[in-house]
Amino acid sequence: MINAGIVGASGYTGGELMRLLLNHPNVNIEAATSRRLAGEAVSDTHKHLRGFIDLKFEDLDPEEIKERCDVVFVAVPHGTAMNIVPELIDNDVKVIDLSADYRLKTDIFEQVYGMEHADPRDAVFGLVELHPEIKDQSFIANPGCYPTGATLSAAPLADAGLLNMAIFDSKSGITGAGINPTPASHYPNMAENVQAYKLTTHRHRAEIFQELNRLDANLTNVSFTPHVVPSIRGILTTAHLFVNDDLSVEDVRGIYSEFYKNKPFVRVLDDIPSLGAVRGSNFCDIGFEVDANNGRIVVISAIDNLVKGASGQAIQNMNVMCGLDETTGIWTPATSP
Ligand SMILES: NC(=O)C1=CN([C@@H]2O[C@H](COP(=O)(O)OP(=O)(O)OC[C@H]3O[C@@H](n4cnc5c(N)ncnc54)[C@H](OP(=O)(O)O)[C@@H]3O)[C@@H](O)[C@H]2O)C=CC1
Ligand SMILES: CC(=O)N[C@@H](CCC(=O)OP(=O)(O)O)C(=O)O
Repeated sequence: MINAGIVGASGYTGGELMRLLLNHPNVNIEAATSRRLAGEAVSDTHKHLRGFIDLKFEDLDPEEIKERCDVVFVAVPHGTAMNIVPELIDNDVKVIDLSADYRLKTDIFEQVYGMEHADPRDAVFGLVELHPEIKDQSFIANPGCYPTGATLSAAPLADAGLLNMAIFDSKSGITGAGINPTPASHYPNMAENVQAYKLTTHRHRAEIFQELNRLDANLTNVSFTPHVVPSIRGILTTAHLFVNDDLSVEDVRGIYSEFYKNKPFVRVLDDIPSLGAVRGSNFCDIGFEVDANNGRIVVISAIDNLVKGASGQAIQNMNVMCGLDETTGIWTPATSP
């Protein structure tokens, strides 16, 4: 059995990690940390886990976590993970950081996040579909939620060297903003409303750019605009992908199907993806149309931000790092459309 620990287990991704890990045949949830809720039952906060988990939150120091755990998921805000991760890194422990702290090269991180990095070190970007080298790693930077959907929507065309310009427009459910309420997440501001934000400056643009540019070094024109919609979970991305060549529907389908062959969590569809069809699951659904007159392919991707965008993807990474089939414990359908 793999003994797993979750740092920051009182938050949304921590709760989702536990929901999913409870179904994992090779994992025992050994520790769930919280500073605020130490001593309280996990299921008093994560009420969806009632009857399934008999664990109390603990306020553990890294040494105690390392002694008890084989794998540690770090699910705390960016800017704080970098003070926790270094003390967890150890030959006998695998660490998966869900925050943004290790996803970008350090100099880019410092520019984008406007802070000095307390622990400059390289990490492999944990998008399993693009990074086969994950299997030999003991430390992984789990991707951002928006970058997961956006990058997967465009990667096959970038890899084929066909992409000239990419414009991503994404709509996220409100759990993407974490468990602490803000004016933006206040119900009257959120319900029956759609809000665009950080139109040209969102920090996830750098992550999307990094990953697509790694596939095609000539690709420089990448834009991203996020929106928050009155949904609890999910990220729907509309990718406007401008290509150099005339591509038919069959060409595009061939490129995507070939690229995602043997990638069980990416489903290339004949129709248009929707959030309802991936909710609660680790799938990324992709559909497209060719706008031949404008040299544009419109690709839609749909993920659940808490699953493929965070906790499910973290478990997918753990599976690969531990030599398990990547689908172990997370091969479940969505809740319903
Ligand atoms: N929500 C999402 O859709 C996604 C989130 N992420 C990233 O994953 C990480 C976790 O996200 P999420 O679960 O939504 O966040 P939440 O805000 O819901 O929860 C984070 C938890 O971290 C703990 N925490 C906060 N500050 C510190 C600190 N300084 N030291 C130790 N623990 C701390 C808190 O627990 P307590 O106060 O009880 O100790 C809190 O409950 C973040 O970096 C987030 O950006 C990534 C992809 C998607
Ligand atoms: C809706 C919403 O507010 N989303 C968050 C991003 C979600 C997130 O978790 O960011 P990381 O993946 O980098 O950790 C935002 O725009 O800042």
